[in-house]
Amino acid sequence: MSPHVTSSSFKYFLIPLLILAASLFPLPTFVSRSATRLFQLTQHFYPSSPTILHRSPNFSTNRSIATMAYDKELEVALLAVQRATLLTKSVFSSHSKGTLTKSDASPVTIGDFGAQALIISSIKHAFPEDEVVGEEDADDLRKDSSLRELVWELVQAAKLEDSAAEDKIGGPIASSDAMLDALDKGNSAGGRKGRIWALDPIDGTKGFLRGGQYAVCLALMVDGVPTVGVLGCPNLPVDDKAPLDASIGADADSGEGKGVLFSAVKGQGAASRPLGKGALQTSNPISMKSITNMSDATFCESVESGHSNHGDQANIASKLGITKPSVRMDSQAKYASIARGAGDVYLRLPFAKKYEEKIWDHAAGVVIVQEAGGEVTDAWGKPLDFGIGRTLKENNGIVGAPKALLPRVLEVVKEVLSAKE
Ligand SMILES: Nc1ncnc2c1ncn2[C@@H]1O[C@H](COP(=O)(O)OS(=O)(=O)O)[C@@H](OP(=O)(O)O)[C@H]1O
Ligand SMILES: [Mg+2]
Ligand SMILES: [Mg+2]
Ligand SMILES: [Mg+2]
Repeated sequence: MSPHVTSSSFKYFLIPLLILAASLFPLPTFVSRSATRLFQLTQHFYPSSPTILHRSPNFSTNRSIATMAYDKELEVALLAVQRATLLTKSVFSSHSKGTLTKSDASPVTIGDFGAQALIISSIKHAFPEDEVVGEEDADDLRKDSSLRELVWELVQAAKLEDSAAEDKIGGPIASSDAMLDALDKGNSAGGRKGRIWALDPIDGTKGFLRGGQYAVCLALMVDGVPTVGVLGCPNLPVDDKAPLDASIGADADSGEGKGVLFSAVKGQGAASRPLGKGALQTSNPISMKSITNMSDATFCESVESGHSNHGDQANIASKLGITKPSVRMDSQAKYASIARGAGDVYLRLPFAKKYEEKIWDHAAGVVIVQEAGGEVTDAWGKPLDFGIGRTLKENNGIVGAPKALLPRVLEVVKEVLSAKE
Protein backbone atom coordinates (compact mmCIF):
# COMPACT_ATOMS: atom_id res chain seq x y z
CA MET A 1 0.00 0.00 0.00
CA SER A 2 1.41 3.42 -0.93
CA PRO A 3 2.12 5.93 1.84
CA HIS A 4 -0.57 8.14 0.31
CA VAL A 5 -3.24 5.44 0.64
CA THR A 6 -2.15 4.70 4.22
CA SER A 7 -2.34 8.36 5.20
CA SER A 8 -5.74 8.81 3.49
CA SER A 9 -7.24 5.77 5.21
CA PHE A 10 -6.00 7.14 8.51
CA LYS A 11 -7.33 10.60 7.75
CA TYR A 12 -10.73 9.73 6.29
CA PHE A 13 -11.62 6.45 7.92
CA LEU A 14 -9.72 5.49 11.04
CA ILE A 15 -9.82 8.78 12.96
CA PRO A 16 -13.56 9.47 12.41
CA LEU A 17 -14.34 5.84 13.34
CA LEU A 18 -12.35 6.03 16.57
CA ILE A 19 -13.94 9.37 17.49
CA LEU A 20 -17.43 7.95 16.87
CA ALA A 21 -16.64 4.94 19.04
CA ALA A 22 -15.21 7.17 21.77
CA SER A 23 -18.34 9.32 21.83
CA LEU A 24 -20.77 6.36 21.88
CA PHE A 25 -19.36 4.40 24.79
CA PRO A 26 -18.55 5.49 28.37
CA LEU A 27 -14.78 5.33 28.62
CA PRO A 28 -12.25 5.11 31.38
CA THR A 29 -10.14 8.26 31.86
CA PHE A 30 -7.07 7.01 30.08
CA VAL A 31 -9.10 6.13 26.99
CA SER A 32 -10.94 9.44 26.98
CA ARG A 33 -7.56 11.22 27.27
CA SER A 34 -6.48 9.35 24.15
CA ALA A 35 -9.70 10.45 22.48
CA THR A 36 -8.83 14.05 23.30
CA ARG A 37 -5.40 13.57 21.72
CA LEU A 38 -7.08 12.06 18.68
CA PHE A 39 -9.43 14.99 18.51
CA GLN A 40 -6.49 17.39 18.57
CA LEU A 41 -4.87 15.34 15.84
CA THR A 42 -7.93 15.83 13.64
CA GLN A 43 -7.43 19.57 13.90
CA HIS A 44 -4.19 19.10 11.99
CA PHE A 45 -5.77 16.80 9.42
CA TYR A 46 -8.89 18.91 8.83
CA PRO A 47 -7.64 22.48 9.30
CA SER A 48 -10.10 24.13 6.94
CA SER A 49 -13.17 21.88 7.15
CA PRO A 50 -13.88 21.39 10.84
CA THR A 51 -17.46 20.20 10.24
CA ILE A 52 -17.42 17.67 13.06
CA LEU A 53 -15.86 20.20 15.42
CA HIS A 54 -17.44 23.53 14.67
CA ARG A 55 -20.67 24.08 16.52
CA SER A 56 -22.85 27.14 16.67
CA PRO A 57 -22.03 29.85 19.20
CA ASN A 58 -23.19 28.85 22.71
CA PHE A 59 -22.35 25.21 22.17
CA SER A 60 -20.40 25.28 25.43
CA THR A 61 -23.26 24.01 27.61
CA ASN A 62 -23.46 20.70 25.70
CA ARG A 63 -21.03 18.01 26.76
CA SER A 64 -19.66 15.92 23.91
CA ILE A 65 -16.38 14.75 22.49
CA ALA A 66 -15.91 18.19 20.92
CA THR A 67 -15.90 20.01 24.26
CA MET A 68 -13.11 17.78 25.50
CA ALA A 69 -10.54 19.52 23.36
CA TYR A 70 -8.74 22.28 25.22
CA ASP A 71 -10.74 21.69 28.44
CA LYS A 72 -7.57 21.75 30.52
CA GLU A 73 -6.13 24.76 28.68
CA LEU A 74 -9.37 26.66 29.26
CA GLU A 75 -9.55 25.80 32.96
CA VAL A 76 -5.90 26.72 33.56
CA ALA A 77 -6.29 29.99 31.64
CA LEU A 78 -9.46 30.93 33.55
CA LEU A 79 -7.90 30.19 36.94
CA ALA A 80 -4.62 31.90 36.05
CA VAL A 81 -6.40 35.05 34.89
CA GLN A 82 -8.71 35.01 37.89
CA ARG A 83 -5.73 34.75 40.29
CA ALA A 84 -3.94 37.59 38.47
CA THR A 85 -6.97 39.86 38.90
CA LEU A 86 -6.70 39.38 42.69
CA LEU A 87 -3.28 40.99 42.35
CA THR A 88 -4.33 43.81 39.99
CA LYS A 89 -7.28 44.70 42.22
CA SER A 90 -5.04 44.83 45.27
CA VAL A 91 -2.66 47.16 43.41
CA PHE A 92 -5.55 49.40 42.42
CA SER A 93 -6.67 49.82 46.00
CA SER A 94 -3.15 50.43 47.34
CA HIS A 95 -1.47 53.85 47.55
CA SER A 96 1.36 53.32 45.14
CA LYS A 97 1.02 51.62 41.79
CA GLY A 98 4.78 51.70 41.19
CA THR A 99 4.31 53.24 37.76
CA LEU A 100 7.26 53.40 35.36
CA THR A 101 7.42 54.79 31.86
CA LYS A 102 8.64 52.39 29.17
CA SER A 103 10.84 53.30 26.22
CA ASP A 104 7.75 53.83 24.02
CA ALA A 105 6.44 56.34 26.62
CA SER A 106 3.63 53.99 27.73
CA PRO A 107 3.09 53.26 31.44
CA VAL A 108 3.75 49.96 33.24
CA THR A 109 2.93 49.25 36.90
CA ILE A 110 3.80 46.72 39.57
CA GLY A 111 0.40 45.21 38.68
CA ASP A 112 1.54 44.46 35.11
CA PHE A 113 4.76 42.77 36.32
CA GLY A 114 3.08 40.75 39.07
CA ALA A 115 0.19 39.57 36.88
CA GLN A 116 2.54 38.46 34.09
CA ALA A 117 4.75 36.49 36.51
CA LEU A 118 1.74 34.73 38.07
CA ILE A 119 0.13 33.81 34.75
CA ILE A 120 3.32 32.52 33.12
CA SER A 121 4.09 30.44 36.18
CA SER A 122 0.56 28.90 35.92
CA ILE A 123 1.02 28.11 32.21
CA LYS A 124 4.49 26.64 32.70
CA HIS A 125 3.21 24.47 35.56
CA ALA A 126 0.42 22.97 33.44
CA PHE A 127 2.08 23.03 29.99
CA PRO A 128 5.88 23.19 30.42
CA GLU A 129 6.57 22.92 26.67
CA ASP A 130 4.36 25.84 25.63
CA GLU A 131 5.83 29.23 24.72
CA VAL A 132 4.51 32.62 25.81
CA VAL A 133 4.50 35.97 24.02
CA GLY A 134 4.07 38.34 26.98
CA GLU A 135 4.06 42.13 26.92
CA GLU A 136 6.43 42.70 29.86
CA ASP A 137 9.87 41.46 30.98
CA ALA A 138 11.90 41.52 34.20
CA ASP A 139 14.60 44.04 33.17
CA ASP A 140 13.30 46.88 35.38
CA LEU A 141 12.82 44.59 38.38
CA ARG A 142 16.32 43.14 38.06
CA LYS A 143 17.73 46.68 38.19
CA ASP A 144 15.59 47.97 41.08
CA SER A 145 15.49 45.85 44.25
CA SER A 146 12.82 47.89 46.04
CA LEU A 147 10.49 47.64 43.04
CA ARG A 148 11.23 43.91 42.87
CA GLU A 149 10.38 43.55 46.58
CA LEU A 150 7.05 45.35 46.08
CA VAL A 151 6.09 43.01 43.23
CA TRP A 152 7.25 39.95 45.17
CA GLU A 153 4.99 40.87 48.13
CA LEU A 154 2.02 41.23 45.80
CA VAL A 155 2.75 37.94 44.05
CA GLN A 156 2.98 36.06 47.37
CA ALA A 157 -0.33 37.52 48.54
CA ALA A 158 -2.29 36.65 45.39
CA LYS A 159 -3.81 33.28 46.19
CA LEU A 160 -7.08 31.69 45.11
CA GLU A 161 -9.33 30.91 48.08
CA ASP A 162 -9.88 27.34 46.83
CA SER A 163 -6.84 25.10 47.37
CA ALA A 164 -7.77 22.65 44.59
CA ALA A 165 -7.97 25.57 42.16
CA GLU A 166 -4.60 26.90 43.40
CA ASP A 167 -3.05 23.45 42.90
CA LYS A 168 -4.24 23.29 39.30
CA ILE A 169 -2.14 26.36 38.51
CA GLY A 170 0.88 25.25 40.51
CA GLY A 171 0.34 27.07 43.82
CA PRO A 172 2.62 29.91 44.92
CA ILE A 173 5.77 30.92 43.04
CA ALA A 174 8.74 29.52 45.00
CA SER A 175 11.03 32.57 45.24
CA SER A 176 11.65 36.09 44.03
CA ASP A 177 14.19 34.72 41.52
CA ALA A 178 11.63 32.24 40.19
CA MET A 179 9.23 35.18 39.79
CA LEU A 180 11.77 37.05 37.64
CA ASP A 181 12.43 33.94 35.55
CA ALA A 182 8.69 33.45 34.99
CA LEU A 183 8.31 37.08 33.91
CA ASP A 184 11.12 36.67 31.38
CA LYS A 185 9.54 33.56 29.87
CA GLY A 186 7.17 35.83 27.98
CA ASN A 187 9.95 36.28 25.45
CA SER A 188 8.76 33.95 22.68
CA ALA A 189 9.20 35.39 19.21
CA GLY A 190 5.77 33.97 18.26
CA GLY A 191 5.24 32.15 14.99
CA ARG A 192 3.10 29.90 12.88
CA LYS A 193 3.97 26.51 14.41
CA GLY A 194 2.90 24.91 17.66
CA ARG A 195 1.33 26.17 20.87
CA ILE A 196 2.06 29.76 21.85
CA TRP A 197 0.22 31.81 24.46
CA ALA A 198 -0.31 35.57 24.00
CA LEU A 199 -0.44 37.42 27.32
CA ASP A 200 -1.28 41.01 28.20
CA PRO A 201 -1.14 41.10 32.01
CA ILE A 202 -2.93 44.47 32.12
CA ASP A 203 -4.41 45.72 28.89
CA GLY A 204 -5.44 49.35 29.08
CA THR A 205 -2.86 50.27 31.71
CA LYS A 206 -3.92 53.90 31.37
CA GLY A 207 -7.53 52.88 32.07
CA PHE A 208 -6.34 50.82 35.05
CA LEU A 209 -4.53 53.85 36.48
CA ARG A 210 -7.53 56.14 36.17
CA GLY A 211 -10.06 53.61 37.55
CA GLY A 212 -11.58 52.88 34.14
CA GLN A 213 -11.78 49.65 32.21
CA TYR A 214 -8.86 47.28 31.93
CA ALA A 215 -8.49 43.57 31.14
CA VAL A 216 -6.17 40.69 31.98
CA CYS A 217 -5.86 38.92 28.62
CA LEU A 218 -4.65 35.44 27.76
CA ALA A 219 -5.00 33.41 24.56
CA LEU A 220 -3.61 30.12 23.35
CA MET A 221 -2.66 30.18 19.69
CA VAL A 222 -2.31 26.85 17.92
CA ASP A 223 -0.30 27.03 14.70
CA GLY A 224 -0.85 30.81 14.66
CA VAL A 225 -4.62 30.67 15.21
CA PRO A 226 -6.20 32.06 18.42
CA THR A 227 -7.93 28.95 19.78
CA VAL A 228 -8.61 29.56 23.50
CA GLY A 229 -9.24 33.07 24.83
CA VAL A 230 -9.83 34.43 28.32
CA LEU A 231 -10.45 38.04 29.38
CA GLY A 232 -10.67 39.07 33.03
CA CYS A 233 -12.50 42.41 33.27
CA PRO A 234 -12.74 43.50 36.93
CA ASN A 235 -14.64 46.71 36.16
CA LEU A 236 -17.31 45.50 33.73
CA PRO A 237 -20.81 44.74 35.05
CA VAL A 238 -21.48 41.04 35.68
CA ASP A 239 -24.88 41.37 34.01
CA ASP A 240 -24.49 40.57 30.29
CA LYS A 241 -27.63 42.61 29.62
CA ALA A 242 -26.42 45.76 31.40
CA PRO A 243 -26.67 48.72 29.03
CA LEU A 244 -23.42 50.10 27.68
CA ASP A 245 -23.27 53.84 28.17
CA ALA A 246 -20.52 56.41 27.98
CA SER A 247 -19.89 56.27 31.75
CA ILE A 248 -18.60 52.69 31.45
CA GLY A 249 -15.13 53.89 30.55
CA ALA A 250 -14.92 56.82 32.87
CA ASP A 251 -15.42 55.75 36.44
CA ALA A 252 -15.80 52.03 36.59
CA ASP A 253 -13.95 51.23 39.81
CA SER A 254 -14.63 47.61 40.90
CA GLY A 255 -17.61 47.38 43.21
CA GLU A 256 -20.97 45.68 43.65
CA GLY A 257 -21.99 43.68 40.60
CA LYS A 258 -18.65 44.21 38.83
CA GLY A 259 -16.07 41.74 37.57
CA VAL A 260 -16.45 39.29 34.67
CA LEU A 261 -14.43 36.45 33.18
CA PHE A 262 -15.06 35.97 29.46
CA SER A 263 -13.88 32.91 27.59
CA ALA A 264 -14.09 31.00 24.32
CA VAL A 265 -12.67 27.91 22.70
CA LYS A 266 -12.66 27.67 18.92
CA GLY A 267 -15.71 25.73 17.78
CA GLN A 268 -17.28 25.65 21.25
CA GLY A 269 -18.94 29.06 21.69
CA ALA A 270 -18.23 31.92 24.09
CA ALA A 271 -19.23 32.40 27.72
CA SER A 272 -19.11 34.79 30.64
CA ARG A 273 -19.08 34.12 34.38
CA PRO A 274 -18.62 36.29 37.47
CA LEU A 275 -14.99 36.89 38.34
CA GLY A 276 -14.52 35.20 41.71
CA LYS A 277 -11.75 34.61 44.24
CA GLY A 278 -11.60 30.82 44.35
CA ALA A 279 -13.10 28.01 42.28
CA LEU A 280 -14.60 28.98 38.96
CA GLN A 281 -18.22 30.09 39.04
CA THR A 282 -20.89 28.81 36.62
CA SER A 283 -20.69 30.22 33.09
CA ASN A 284 -23.43 31.57 30.82
CA PRO A 285 -23.25 31.42 27.04
CA ILE A 286 -22.93 34.80 25.33
CA SER A 287 -23.57 35.93 21.78
CA MET A 288 -23.52 39.10 19.75
CA LYS A 289 -26.72 41.04 19.27
CA SER A 290 -28.48 40.31 15.99
CA ILE A 291 -29.30 43.73 14.66
CA THR A 292 -30.69 44.17 11.18
CA ASN A 293 -30.61 47.94 11.03
CA MET A 294 -27.16 49.50 11.14
CA SER A 295 -28.56 52.71 12.61
CA ASP A 296 -29.34 50.77 15.81
CA ALA A 297 -25.68 49.83 16.28
CA THR A 298 -23.41 51.03 19.08
CA PHE A 299 -19.73 51.24 18.33
CA CYS A 300 -16.85 50.93 20.78
CA GLU A 301 -13.53 52.68 20.46
CA SER A 302 -10.41 53.47 22.51
CA VAL A 303 -10.34 56.19 25.12
CA GLU A 304 -6.87 57.30 24.06
CA SER A 305 -7.07 59.41 20.93
CA GLY A 306 -3.47 58.43 20.17
CA HIS A 307 -4.41 54.75 19.87
CA SER A 308 -7.12 55.09 17.23
CA ASN A 309 -8.42 57.84 15.00
CA HIS A 310 -11.56 59.21 16.66
CA GLY A 311 -12.21 61.61 13.76
CA ASP A 312 -12.24 58.90 11.07
CA GLN A 313 -14.28 56.64 13.34
CA ALA A 314 -16.96 59.34 13.87
CA ASN A 315 -17.05 59.87 10.11
CA ILE A 316 -17.54 56.14 9.50
CA ALA A 317 -20.30 55.92 12.12
CA SER A 318 -22.16 58.80 10.56
CA LYS A 319 -21.86 57.32 7.03
CA LEU A 320 -23.27 54.07 8.43
CA GLY A 321 -26.25 55.97 9.85
CA ILE A 322 -25.20 55.27 13.45
CA THR A 323 -26.72 57.96 15.62
CA LYS A 324 -25.78 56.80 19.14
CA PRO A 325 -22.58 58.29 20.53
CA SER A 326 -19.58 55.95 20.56
CA VAL A 327 -18.77 54.16 23.79
CA ARG A 328 -15.14 54.77 24.68
CA MET A 329 -13.41 52.33 26.94
CA ASP A 330 -9.86 51.13 27.44
CA SER A 331 -8.67 47.61 26.76
CA GLN A 332 -10.09 44.40 25.30
CA ALA A 333 -13.19 45.05 27.43
CA LYS A 334 -14.36 46.48 24.07
CA TYR A 335 -14.20 43.02 22.43
CA ALA A 336 -15.93 41.46 25.46
CA SER A 337 -18.68 44.08 25.31
CA ILE A 338 -19.52 43.52 21.66
CA ALA A 339 -19.30 39.72 22.15
CA ARG A 340 -22.09 39.81 24.74
CA GLY A 341 -24.23 42.19 22.69
CA ALA A 342 -23.74 45.22 24.93
CA GLY A 343 -22.16 46.97 21.92
CA ASP A 344 -22.01 45.95 18.26
CA VAL A 345 -18.99 47.25 16.36
CA TYR A 346 -15.28 47.58 17.32
CA LEU A 347 -13.35 50.22 15.42
CA ARG A 348 -9.61 50.81 15.76
CA LEU A 349 -8.40 52.81 12.80
CA PRO A 350 -4.73 53.65 12.73
CA PHE A 351 -3.23 57.10 12.97
CA ALA A 352 0.10 55.99 11.66
CA LYS A 353 0.51 53.19 9.12
CA LYS A 354 3.76 52.26 10.79
CA TYR A 355 2.21 51.28 14.16
CA GLU A 356 2.17 47.51 14.47
CA GLU A 357 -0.63 46.20 16.67
CA LYS A 358 0.61 43.73 19.30
CA ILE A 359 -0.82 40.20 19.22
CA TRP A 360 -1.49 40.28 23.00
CA ASP A 361 -3.80 43.30 22.51
CA HIS A 362 -6.16 41.24 20.29
CA ALA A 363 -5.77 37.43 20.36
CA ALA A 364 -8.13 36.66 23.28
CA GLY A 365 -10.74 39.24 22.24
CA VAL A 366 -10.77 37.98 18.65
CA VAL A 367 -11.55 34.34 19.51
CA ILE A 368 -14.24 35.47 21.96
CA VAL A 369 -15.90 37.67 19.32
CA GLN A 370 -15.65 34.94 16.66
CA GLU A 371 -17.22 32.38 18.94
CA ALA A 372 -20.01 34.81 19.84
CA GLY A 373 -21.00 35.08 16.18
CA GLY A 374 -18.76 37.88 14.95
CA GLU A 375 -15.68 38.36 12.83
CA VAL A 376 -12.64 40.59 13.17
CA THR A 377 -10.41 41.70 10.27
CA ASP A 378 -8.08 44.57 9.60
CA ALA A 379 -9.41 47.85 8.23
CA TRP A 380 -9.02 46.57 4.64
CA GLY A 381 -10.88 43.32 5.34
CA LYS A 382 -7.70 41.20 5.54
CA PRO A 383 -7.75 38.36 8.10
CA LEU A 384 -5.57 39.13 11.13
CA ASP A 385 -2.33 37.14 10.93
CA PHE A 386 -1.28 36.09 14.44
CA GLY A 387 1.40 33.73 13.12
CA ILE A 388 4.14 36.11 12.03
CA GLY A 389 5.65 37.16 15.32
CA ARG A 390 4.85 39.40 18.27
CA THR A 391 2.95 41.92 16.16
CA LEU A 392 0.24 41.97 13.48
CA LYS A 393 2.70 43.55 11.07
CA GLU A 394 0.84 42.47 7.93
CA ASN A 395 -2.36 44.18 9.11
CA ASN A 396 -3.44 47.78 9.40
CA GLY A 397 -6.26 48.87 11.74
CA ILE A 398 -8.87 46.55 13.24
CA VAL A 399 -12.63 46.20 12.66
CA GLY A 400 -14.93 43.78 14.50
CA ALA A 401 -18.69 43.27 13.99
CA PRO A 402 -21.42 40.61 13.82
CA LYS A 403 -20.70 38.50 10.72
CA ALA A 404 -23.74 39.77 8.84
CA LEU A 405 -22.82 43.44 9.38
CA LEU A 406 -19.09 43.27 8.76
CA PRO A 407 -19.16 43.60 4.93
CA ARG A 408 -21.12 46.88 5.11
CA VAL A 409 -18.90 48.26 7.89
CA LEU A 410 -15.76 47.40 5.89
CA GLU A 411 -17.18 49.02 2.76
CA VAL A 412 -17.49 52.35 4.58
CA VAL A 413 -14.15 51.97 6.40
CA LYS A 414 -12.35 51.43 3.07
CA GLU A 415 -14.19 54.39 1.52
CA VAL A 416 -13.06 56.71 4.35
CA LEU A 417 -9.47 55.42 4.39
CA SER A 418 -9.12 55.50 0.59
CA ALA A 419 -10.29 59.10 0.47
CA LYS A 420 -7.28 60.03 2.64
CA GLU A 421 -4.67 58.27 0.52
N1 LIG B 1 0.06 54.36 19.01
C1 LIG B 1 -0.69 53.34 19.35
N2 LIG B 1 -1.67 52.91 18.52
C2 LIG B 1 -2.45 51.87 18.85
N3 LIG B 1 -2.33 51.18 20.02
C3 LIG B 1 -1.36 51.56 20.87
C4 LIG B 1 -0.50 52.64 20.60
N4 LIG B 1 0.35 52.78 21.64
C5 LIG B 1 0.03 51.80 22.53
N5 LIG B 1 -0.99 51.07 22.06
C6 LIG B 1 -1.63 49.90 22.64
O1 LIG B 1 -2.95 50.25 23.05
C7 LIG B 1 -3.28 49.38 24.12
C8 LIG B 1 -4.43 49.94 24.89
O2 LIG B 1 -5.32 50.42 23.96
P1 LIG B 1 -6.84 50.32 24.18
O3 LIG B 1 -7.59 50.51 22.93
O4 LIG B 1 -7.10 49.06 24.84
O5 LIG B 1 -7.22 51.40 25.21
S1 LIG B 1 -7.09 52.92 25.06
O6 LIG B 1 -6.54 53.23 23.76
O7 LIG B 1 -6.16 53.27 26.13
O8 LIG B 1 -8.38 53.46 25.26
C9 LIG B 1 -2.04 49.36 24.90
O9 LIG B 1 -2.06 48.18 25.67
P2 LIG B 1 -1.44 48.23 27.16
O10 LIG B 1 -0.04 48.71 27.03
O11 LIG B 1 -1.51 46.78 27.53
O12 LIG B 1 -2.31 49.11 27.99
C10 LIG B 1 -0.93 49.38 23.86
O13 LIG B 1 -0.42 48.11 23.55
MG1 LIG C 1 1.50 48.38 27.93
MG1 LIG D 1 -2.42 45.97 25.84
MG1 LIG E 1 -0.51 45.67 28.90
